[in-house]
Amino acid sequence: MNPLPFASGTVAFIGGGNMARSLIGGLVARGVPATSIRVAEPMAELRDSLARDFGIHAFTDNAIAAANATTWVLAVKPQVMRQVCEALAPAAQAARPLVVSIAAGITAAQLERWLGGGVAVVRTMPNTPALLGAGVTGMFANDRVDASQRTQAADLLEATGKTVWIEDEPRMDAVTAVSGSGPAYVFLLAEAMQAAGEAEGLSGEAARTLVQQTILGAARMLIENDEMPSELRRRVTSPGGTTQAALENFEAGGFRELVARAIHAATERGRQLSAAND
Ligand SMILES: NC(=O)C1=CN([C@@H]2O[C@H](COP(=O)(O)OP(=O)(O)OC[C@H]3O[C@@H](n4cnc5c(N)ncnc54)[C@H](OP(=O)(O)O)[C@@H]3O)[C@@H](O)[C@H]2O)C=CC1
Ligand SMILES: O=C(O)[C@@H]1CCC=N1
Repeated sequence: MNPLPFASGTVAFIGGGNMARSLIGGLVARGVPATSIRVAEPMAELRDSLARDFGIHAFTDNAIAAANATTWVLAVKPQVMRQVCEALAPAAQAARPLVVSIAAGITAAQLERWLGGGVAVVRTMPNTPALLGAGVTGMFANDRVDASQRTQAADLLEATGKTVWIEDEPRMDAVTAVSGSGPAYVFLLAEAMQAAGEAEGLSGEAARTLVQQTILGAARMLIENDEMPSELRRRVTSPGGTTQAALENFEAGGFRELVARAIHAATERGRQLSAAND
């Protein structure tokens, strides 16, 4: 990873909800000075907790938070993005910041248009493990983004985990479906495994610890071994044993097709968000 990003700049988060909190927490934990991070957030409770937890400046007014910031991180919901951008357009035209969006679905061309045109936009898709420095972010740059701004954007997101550049923007909806939403799929699996363990007689506490450590251990094996997931799975599966009994049920229940269908639905939803909020 690169050293501290934006040593001489300021990052303004517009919207201080769940994903902004994860990114801000990741940046502060990585050593980015709190004085170089600002946030604009309408809800007082969220503003106060962001200021208290991370020592950053929190504002009610988007334009005030954005003033003189080198980078704007647009972290509002897709449904309000147009209104937020149009209100910031005069400031964007005057200051020409690097604009980083984390919104699902909303395209770089939409953002550029709503901000008045001619703006450098990096459309990204991070995920909430950013809070722990364990995030992954897909990134797409419009043709206004120069090489140093590409580095600037990558530095920002690399402070919270890995980054993957996507050159073909429509594929950003697939990134959203796989890794943006992905932590929720793992949490659903954790919920289901814990409930099933309890149904088999384990205490809640025991089931929780067993599930947590199993997912952590499996994730580490996926990352730290060179083997494909299928090979790692094979090594757990003794012929005629317990894993085989479980996996036969997953396959019979159409597990792979279900995952493919779910990820396709999320990808399509990303496309709809673009059209629905234009
Ligand atoms: N959550 C996730 O895991 C991920 C989310 N994203 C993207 O991040 C963005 C935010 O999502 P998420 O954090 O989940 O949503 P949240 O609702 O938690 O955060 C959005 C925040 O923006 C605030 N807000 C609303 N209107 C304005 C405005 N006009 N100006 C400034 N702030 C405003 C909201 O306040 P209020 O609640 O009062 O409306 C809210 O606190 C979305 O575009 C989403 O697609 C991307 C990757 C992962
Ligand atoms: O659910 C959503 O729309 C956002 C984008 C990816 C994760 N959360």
